[in-house]
Amino acid sequence: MKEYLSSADDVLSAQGTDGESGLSETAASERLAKHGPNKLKEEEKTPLWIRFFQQMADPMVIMLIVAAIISAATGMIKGEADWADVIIIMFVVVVNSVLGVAQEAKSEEALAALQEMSAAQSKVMRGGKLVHLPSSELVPGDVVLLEAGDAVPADCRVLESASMKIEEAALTGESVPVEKHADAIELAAGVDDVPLGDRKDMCYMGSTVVYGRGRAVVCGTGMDTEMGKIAGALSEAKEELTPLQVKLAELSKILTILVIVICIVIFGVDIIRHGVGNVLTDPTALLDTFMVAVSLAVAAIPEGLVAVVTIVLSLGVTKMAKRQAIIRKLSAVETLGCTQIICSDKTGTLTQNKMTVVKHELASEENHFLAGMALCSDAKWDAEKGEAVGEPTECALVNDAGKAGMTNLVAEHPRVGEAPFDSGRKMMSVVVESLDGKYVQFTKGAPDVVLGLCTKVYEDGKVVPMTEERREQILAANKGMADEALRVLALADRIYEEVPGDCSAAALEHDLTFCGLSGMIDPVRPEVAPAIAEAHDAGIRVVMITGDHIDTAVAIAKQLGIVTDRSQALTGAEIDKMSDEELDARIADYGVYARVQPEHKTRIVEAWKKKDRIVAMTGDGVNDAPSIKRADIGVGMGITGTDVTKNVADMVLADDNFATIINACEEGRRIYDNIRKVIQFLLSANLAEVFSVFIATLIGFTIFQPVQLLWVNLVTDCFPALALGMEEAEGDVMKRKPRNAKDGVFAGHMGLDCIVQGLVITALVLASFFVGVYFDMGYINIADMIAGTADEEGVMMAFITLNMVEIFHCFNMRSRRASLFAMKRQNKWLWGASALALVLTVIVTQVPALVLMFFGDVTLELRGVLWALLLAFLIIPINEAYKAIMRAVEKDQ
Ligand SMILES: Nc1ncnc2c1ncn2[C@@H]1O[C@H](COP(=O)(O)OP(=O)(O)OP(=O)(O)O)[C@@H](O)[C@H]1O
Repeated sequence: MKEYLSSADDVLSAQGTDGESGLSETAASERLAKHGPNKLKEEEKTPLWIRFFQQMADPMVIMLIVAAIISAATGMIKGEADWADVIIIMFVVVVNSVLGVAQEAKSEEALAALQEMSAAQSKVMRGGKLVHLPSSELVPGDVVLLEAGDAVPADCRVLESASMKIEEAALTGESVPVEKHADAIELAAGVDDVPLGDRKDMCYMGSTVVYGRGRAVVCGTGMDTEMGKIAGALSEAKEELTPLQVKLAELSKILTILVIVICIVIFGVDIIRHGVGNVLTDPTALLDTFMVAVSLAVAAIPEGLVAVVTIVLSLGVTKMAKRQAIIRKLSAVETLGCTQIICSDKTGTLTQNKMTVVKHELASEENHFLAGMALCSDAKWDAEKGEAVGEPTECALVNDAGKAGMTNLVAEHPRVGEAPFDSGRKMMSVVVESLDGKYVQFTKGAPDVVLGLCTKVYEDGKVVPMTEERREQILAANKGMADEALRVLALADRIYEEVPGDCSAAALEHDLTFCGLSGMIDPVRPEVAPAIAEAHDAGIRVVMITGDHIDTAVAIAKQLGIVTDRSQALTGAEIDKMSDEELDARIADYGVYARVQPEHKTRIVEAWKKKDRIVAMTGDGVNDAPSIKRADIGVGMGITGTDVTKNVADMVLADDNFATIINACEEGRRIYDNIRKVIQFLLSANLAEVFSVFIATLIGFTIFQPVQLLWVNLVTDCFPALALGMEEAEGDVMKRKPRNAKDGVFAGHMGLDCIVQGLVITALVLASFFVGVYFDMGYINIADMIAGTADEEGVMMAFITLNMVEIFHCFNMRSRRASLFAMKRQNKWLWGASALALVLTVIVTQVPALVLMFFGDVTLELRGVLWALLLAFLIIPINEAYKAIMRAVEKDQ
């Protein structure tokens, strides 16, 4: 059936549904079972086993496998196959892959859960009731309500349209919105179809309502939609790497090259040591060096870095979601940590959006005024609940009339025409039947705007011409209410003998008669004032942007500590008078923007961005999308926000609450700090491993066997690194200025920290080695060490020291500068990870079979163990001293 060629009634009966009450719940669930969810098909996921092998495609892993094979093969040739290395290397490779797949799955899962949270909802009639459902649960036959800002959830036939305009660029390429109507399309003679863009009685999945409202019946869902036909399969939403991840991937590459060069040098030195001739006749002599070189490469390269950072990011994102901030783009987590300016809407974000009318300023009779306000609203009286449902401003008005006993207004005065609300006009109009057979138009909106259209005013029940004096009086009353932080709306009317032919805003909204003002209170959210104070401490500036009147806005901004004086506020009209240059020069002077339109928001963002500030901007309305896109952090509203804004936002507030933005900034700072701690921890350890092996090789002895290095990297490094990523925020996290977005990862002397700490660890490890040699031999003789006769105890002690240094050092890294002993709270994950690392280290150095596998035939005396521990422990006092020096140095900078 071509629904667009049939009448609405025919489509409804073909779909077996009712245009008013929609489908029953049972019919809907039967249809859902039959048609499946209203979703486009996703690309098939790569099977787990392929992903597992994909992990092995890393060049370093391949080198390891080759090394294991060569080791096994040469061992067999020599007839003394030593399977320990092979088994351990293969074990490492498999564990690496399993961890890799698990990490990938974990972060995908976190992102999928977030998408689910910000998934689109639809307003659907089910069994005569209006319900909000995830759009994926829509079925053919469902009757949906559409309004400005909604994404069209499925292919639908329009049943009713109040100036509903839809933007269909995704399907037709045409970006000018198309006005829709309910009348069937008439085919011109000789034509048997119309193109999609001309089907004005249809709306299609993938397009958005930009104006007005309407009702429509779903005809096609999921892959049966036009979108489904074009899209075929929706490619999996692949998350792009964040700037930090990109930088780290580059860093890993540079380090890989460096390490490979070092390996080649080590290899070269060893060839010279053995003598080129000897090597040519017996290549197996080089086997040990080959293994050290390869494993050093694998062990010293922080391959885990990117993965750990991804896990820390995705855990952070999950934690943010628990605090009501749903991240839609991973890169937002990083940017949140540098946010300097937050531009926030007032209504609903800073305030509770729970409006109650508390004052009237009447011109007409009270009954007429209350009824007019309620009739000129889309909120509906819910008799069961005994209160209105719908948009809060309008609910306040319907409740106001309800309190006066007027609860059946809509039935008594059916609506015959309307010009819907839009925040550009700041008003809306309806035409309803009046009891005397005439028709009344009610226009309600911002008092300054509505009053401008009034030529008459009620006085003692009569209509008299509007005078300048009366106008001044009304404006004064308006200001009085606004100064009390009330939101004020005006009502005006106009009488018709018959239904007006043209119900456009232009035709209706002039020559009106003023009826009165309603002042409603919208209390500020209690948690906002403390959040703003916290933002100020954290060097973040808060700016209020609102469509409301300047006096209301300033009164509320003063309560919240955003501004102290009216001179810090600007209106949209004043912005219009300013050139871009003027606005740029004075942008920092203002904390409140009132009576603004969405375009002004874009200008405000631009002006701040020109000052190189990182700006977050909230938005909910249809026209807010451009400013949200333009901001560094676009913030959408989960409850009141339109689909259009949510879809372009980097972050969505599940509770619409300003305080949530500040929490998210704090989380962003914490996560970035932790990532830097993880990076420093891993890099200093890797540097120490490279330095130790390099120095040992240059002198001519072997300090670590390949499996020992792999052990340290896999066991002692990984778990504490992850636990560090879960560290709580440091006490000063919201007391310092935002991080400069241009700072690199190594800003704040982190490169120096890595090198110094790497060298200290190297010194401790080498010292432990020499103590071991001394205990073994009673003297230290390099020649004996080179000959390999005096190193077994040394190797074991160096190994214990390296492991234990890592365990101690992860505690150092809880803060890059604050003393470990000044930390108030403990990180239970870190204790767990350290305990695990400790137990595993004890096992591998104490269980005889493992000792034989890892170190050969060696027993370490107790004094050796104690010395190794003591040397390892020194990392704490040395690092404390280093932190103290750096604190003093950085204080002077
Ligand atoms: N439903 C409505 N009917 C008529 N006028 C309205 C309605 N809602 C708002 N207005 C008027 O239009 C103005 C602009 O509304 P808009 O929705 O753009 O912003 P806002 O709700 O005041 O504030 P914010 O930008 O902080 O969300 C309001 O100040 C009010 O005077």
